[in-house]
Amino acid sequence: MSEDSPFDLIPSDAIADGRATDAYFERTVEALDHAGKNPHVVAEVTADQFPDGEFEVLAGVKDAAHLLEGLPVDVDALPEGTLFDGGPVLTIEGKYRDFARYETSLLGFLSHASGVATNALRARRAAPDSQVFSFGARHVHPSIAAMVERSALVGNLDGISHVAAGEVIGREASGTMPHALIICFGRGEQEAAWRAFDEAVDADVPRIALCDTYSDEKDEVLRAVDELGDALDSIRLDTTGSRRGDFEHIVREVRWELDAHDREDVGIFVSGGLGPDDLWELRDYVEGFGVGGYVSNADPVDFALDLVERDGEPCAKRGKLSGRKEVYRTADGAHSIGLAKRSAPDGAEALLDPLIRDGEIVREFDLDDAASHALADADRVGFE
Ligand SMILES: O=P(O)(O)OC[C@H]1C[C@H](OP(=O)(O)OP(=O)(O)O)[C@H](O)[C@@H]1O
Ligand SMILES: [Zn+2]
Repeated sequence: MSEDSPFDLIPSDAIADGRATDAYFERTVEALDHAGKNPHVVAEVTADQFPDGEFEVLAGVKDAAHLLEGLPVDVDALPEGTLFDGGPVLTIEGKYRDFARYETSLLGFLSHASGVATNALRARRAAPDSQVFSFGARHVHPSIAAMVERSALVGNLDGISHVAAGEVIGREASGTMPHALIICFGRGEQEAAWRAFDEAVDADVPRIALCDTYSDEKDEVLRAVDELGDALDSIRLDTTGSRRGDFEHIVREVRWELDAHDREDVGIFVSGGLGPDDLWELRDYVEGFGVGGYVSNADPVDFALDLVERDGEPCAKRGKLSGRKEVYRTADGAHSIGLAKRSAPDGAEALLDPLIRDGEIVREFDLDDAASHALADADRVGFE
């Protein structure tokens, strides 16, 4: 527990000053210092050595830039939102001891955010015309909620649920209503709960009634229609796994009943254990999805930081590729890598751009730009 927080959290200043590091980097700096060594190196952050057609989305670049800001290094990186499938996503050049201890946080910032953004884009691409919201903050440590929500937006989700994360990243959090609200009124009192929500909550918050707490979804939906009338915007089905059965049939039946009761205007939101396959299956019948764990619990991308040049000489360890590299998008939209000192393939676009020059950040970070970049790349490579 740090001196000013009741929670076991790494304070920001520990990240900024390099204490948020693995101990062996401190030993390394001590040993190099003792030996009077501080070679000028090129280090690359890479997940796959060779492009493999398995694309992931790069996120976390803004935090990575602020981590390395002020160090006597030059850094290049792919733009945030770029889809990559091999080669470096970020390259650092400078004296090794000047940035050695930052490796742990640098990889942590990029790995976790990129994993979340990648699954968010998979969910996006599974229901391109639907509303898809990030509902998964409850699954993760609260200290990373802003990273999760920002990365979900880089992956093109439409909204987030975490209020404090929204304040950090400058986005309004939204949501519907939890089962707890209904349960506080009790069995048979769903109408009173929906009415209290409608009477109490700000008029510009959509009236989305949760209709699966105590009885059959169709029954509760028709009761919400009767209770809220024109005030009802949508209903949410979050049917618990033990009752879910043929969820597509339930959703289609509810859609049918709403239309049969002349309420084509009432949308259906669904949530609960949803992944891309579910979004594919349900997207023609629902207005939107709340996706939680599939996005928030995404596996981090397995990035590593490797020294590839020492004092101008190629030097990678076994299994890694020596020499400073460039990542290219070739004319056919594929990706290729080459030694930076060689000329680019004909018609290819070099993707690594300056991020830091002599310790100063030389790039703006715009969340919407990153999201549109990811979507354009996804179209280009046929990402699913
Ligand atoms: O992580 P996922 O499985 O995709 O679920 C995300 C949804 C489902 C969950 O339902 P409940 O656990 O019933 O929570 P609540 O009653 O608060 O809606 C809650 O609504 C989350 O927002
Ligand atoms: Zn619930």
